[in-house]
Amino acid sequence: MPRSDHYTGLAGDSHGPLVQPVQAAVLLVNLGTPTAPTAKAVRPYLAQFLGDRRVIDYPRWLWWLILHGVILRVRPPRSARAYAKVWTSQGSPLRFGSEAVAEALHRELARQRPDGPIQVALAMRYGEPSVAATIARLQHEGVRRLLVLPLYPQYSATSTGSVIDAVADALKTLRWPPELRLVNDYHDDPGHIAALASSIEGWWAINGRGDKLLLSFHGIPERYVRLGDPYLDQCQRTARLLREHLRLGEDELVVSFQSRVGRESWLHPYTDATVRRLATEGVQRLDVACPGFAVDCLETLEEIAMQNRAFFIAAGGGDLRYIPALNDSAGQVDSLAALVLRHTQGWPEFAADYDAEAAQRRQADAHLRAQQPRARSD
Ligand SMILES: C=CC1=C(C)c2cc3[nH]c(cc4nc(cc5[nH]c(cc1n2)c(C)c5CCC(=O)O)C(CCC(=O)O)=C4C)c(C)c3C=C
Ligand SMILES: [Fe+2]
Ligand SMILES: [Fe+2]
Repeated sequence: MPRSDHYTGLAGDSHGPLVQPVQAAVLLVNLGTPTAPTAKAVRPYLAQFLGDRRVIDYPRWLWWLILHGVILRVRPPRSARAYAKVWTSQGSPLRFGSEAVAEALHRELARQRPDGPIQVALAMRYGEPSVAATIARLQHEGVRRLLVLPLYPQYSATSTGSVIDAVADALKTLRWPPELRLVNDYHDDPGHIAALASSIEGWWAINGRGDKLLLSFHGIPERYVRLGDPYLDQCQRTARLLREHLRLGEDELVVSFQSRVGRESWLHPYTDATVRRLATEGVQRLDVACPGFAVDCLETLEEIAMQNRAFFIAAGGGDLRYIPALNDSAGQVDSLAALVLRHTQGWPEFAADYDAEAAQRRQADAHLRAQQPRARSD
């Protein structure tokens, strides 16, 4: 019997609102994506993204001038053309891919916890649905315990750190914020590594194995790592654990960093230079996976599977084959569900009991009050 049935006796009780069990929710947060593959839709998305101090930390006035004077004039049409290449009838892959993960995770959690349901919500750091609006909705629905799970396996101040900012800003507006827990990263989570390994092995079982496996992670400026961002260490650790799981030799797996923006030096080696180098070194079939991306998006489907594939072939390589992200695969959903259950320990099964007691007390008090003559009216 679902927990909520314990409380139906209070429905319509004139002494107070329907008392429901304390609700727990998981808030998945991904980066966000434009609403359409047009310059007009890409511009506000990029303005919010590149205006985030966590992403670009230049002095504000100087950066504002460059961003609004140059970048938001030049980049949106270029970005929109790239988005148009991966746009589908369901919209942006990042968006529908993230929604599919949220729905599958919800089903899995309901299956594993029929007695203490954990809601699942999805928000985007940039664009819609925003973190603030989603937290406000959960609050309205009675959620009192919130686990924030950014869909970034590796922590970076530019990605996860920025999600934490958005959550903190949203909680500031609430008089009574929910109890909060937060997953900083899951780059070495055994379930996650196993899911990545079996996804790559499954792909090889169907398509055969290439000459080399390249793991391409999103880059960040090197300066951020010098300032203490743990991102590089976490990418390298994910790569090492995955290599061990796949039983590959050190020379069979290469790590690189993609999606550089601007003139600063970003993490090396760059993915585009790496695929060209591998082609000139005689690699014929190059397999590429992007373990830093929970779901496929512009950066995997266009930058890797189209752009870098063309670079590789032009430099003399045979074929570059992109191995899809985990998306809503069983491996992804099972490992995220395990992560959620680990991070919500103590939630929410006792919560329902505590609330039942409170409800009974309130009902008893109401009976007492009803039996006593009214001393004064207020
Ligand atoms: C300019 C600085 C950028 C930093 C730092 C950065 C870090 C970073 N990004 C991701 C994940 C994604 N980025 C995506 C797109 C994207 N990234 C940047 C810039 C920085 N990212 C831009 C300008 C864009 C937009 C596209 C473009 O104009 O080229 C995406 C895909 C979004 C989509 O809609 O599909 C993801 C995902 C991480 C994980 C990260 C730090 C580790
Ligand atoms: Fe990015
Ligand atoms: Fe890119």
